Amino acid sequence: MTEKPLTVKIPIVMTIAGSDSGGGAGIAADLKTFAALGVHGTCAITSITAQNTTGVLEAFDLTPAAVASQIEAVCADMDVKWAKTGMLASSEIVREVAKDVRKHGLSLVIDPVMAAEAGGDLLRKEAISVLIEELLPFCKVITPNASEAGVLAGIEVKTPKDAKIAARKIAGLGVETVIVTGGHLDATDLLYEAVSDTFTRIPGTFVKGGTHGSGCTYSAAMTAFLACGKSMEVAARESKKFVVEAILKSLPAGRGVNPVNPLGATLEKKERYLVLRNLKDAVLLIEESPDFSKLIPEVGCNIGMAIPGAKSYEEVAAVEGRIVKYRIRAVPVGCVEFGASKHVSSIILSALRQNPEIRAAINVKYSEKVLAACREMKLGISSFDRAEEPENASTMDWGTAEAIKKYGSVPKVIYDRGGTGKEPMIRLLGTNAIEVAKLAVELAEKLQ
Ligand SMILES: Nc1ncnc2c1ncn2[C@@H]1O[C@H](COP(=O)(O)OP(=O)(O)OP(=O)(O)O)[C@@H](O)[C@H]1O
Ligand SMILES: Cc1ncc(COP(=O)(O)O)c(N)n1
Repeated sequence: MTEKPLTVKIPIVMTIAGSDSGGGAGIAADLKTFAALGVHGTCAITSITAQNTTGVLEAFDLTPAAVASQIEAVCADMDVKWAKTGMLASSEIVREVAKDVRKHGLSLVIDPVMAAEAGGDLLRKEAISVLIEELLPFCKVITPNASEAGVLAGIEVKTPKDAKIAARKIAGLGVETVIVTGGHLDATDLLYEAVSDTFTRIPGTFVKGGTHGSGCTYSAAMTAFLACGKSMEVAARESKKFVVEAILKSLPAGRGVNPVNPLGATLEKKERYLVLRNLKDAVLLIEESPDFSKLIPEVGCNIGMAIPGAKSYEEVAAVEGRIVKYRIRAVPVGCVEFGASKHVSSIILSALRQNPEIRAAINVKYSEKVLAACREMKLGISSFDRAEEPENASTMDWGTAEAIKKYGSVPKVIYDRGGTGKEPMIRLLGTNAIEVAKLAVELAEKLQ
């Protein structure tokens, strides 16, 4: 019997929504979210909006036939099981989408987008009743925000208690699951499941960051998690977690409401991996050097590297327990890990604030001979004097900034001659750990 080759299937999902030329909401947010969550995203565009972070300037709706053609092209070829809707623009498009969803047997998440956060209608008023009558009964879950829930339920939604009443009313329109999102209430989402008549609070607190596209990102995440087989409650909890990270990772993009960044957390994980790999190779260079142990100070040595834009010591990796001298060799005590050294991370964070490209540092033994070797290698050198340190300052933070100020930019070498009970020290700085490790090994060889 011939064995079938093993293939890993990726869930295929679809967004039926508008395009936002500013790249923050609509299909841009949806496709980024799908990519971040490891599903294959396809799309059918309903309307092309001329939009930025300050609002919608114009919208050019596609014909229902153009929307239908996109859905047909994808579904005729690919096994799409879950889809979401965002901006549907007009009654005609709502009607067409309802027909296509039934034709292709799609399990549907509806984000009943009505207006842009920064201003601008995205669904004509007369289309609301068509949405309620013709599309709602065919969806698995709907994710209105407070004001959308209010419109659908015909009541004002200003409190979590109103959200409960609205959720039951919306379920009464023929929807199995209603999630009233709390971005404009108390940052807590309310999940209502009609079959069991149960409410589940998905708690949250307000975080700071851009929220343009948060509703699109949330409903796209729901679609992806459900397509991956998660239960409604797990999908709601995971989607909330995902959207909060996307808000926290948002970056300034325009003058209005900044867009969420659904790929921010994924990119940070990638950067963390690259830093650990670079640092591991750097430590290997040090371990393999026959001369490096001569540069290890009494307190031990450490080498660290930060992810781009690091702000805290948890974003800087270093060697757990430092690198020590054992007989004639340099030996790392533990593994490379984030948050392993407050000392070396203070140096790096202080340098990085002056020049974001400088992300690595190593501390080595001070001696006139080592300093002379640095001069011979024509490295830029600066220093600080511990006696001048202001009270309550963190030495490494202050000392590094002081040496940089004196030099006019970040030098390759920063030293201090120590103080009472404080060993003098030399630090080498650079763009990455391998670069500073190579510099340190070369310096050690020069001492021969
Ligand atoms: N500042 C915030 N802090 C924490 N969570 C938030 C914040 N803003 C929105 N959320 C979360 O984002 C998701 C989308 O909620 P929201 O109620 O803002 O939808 P929306 O109004 O449709 O979004 P949009 O801003 O795209 O119109 C929900 O999970 C909500 O709890
Ligand atoms: C094309 C499109 N779809 C959806 C939204 C809603 O997102 P937000 O309320 O965050 O502006 C939008 N602004 N544009």
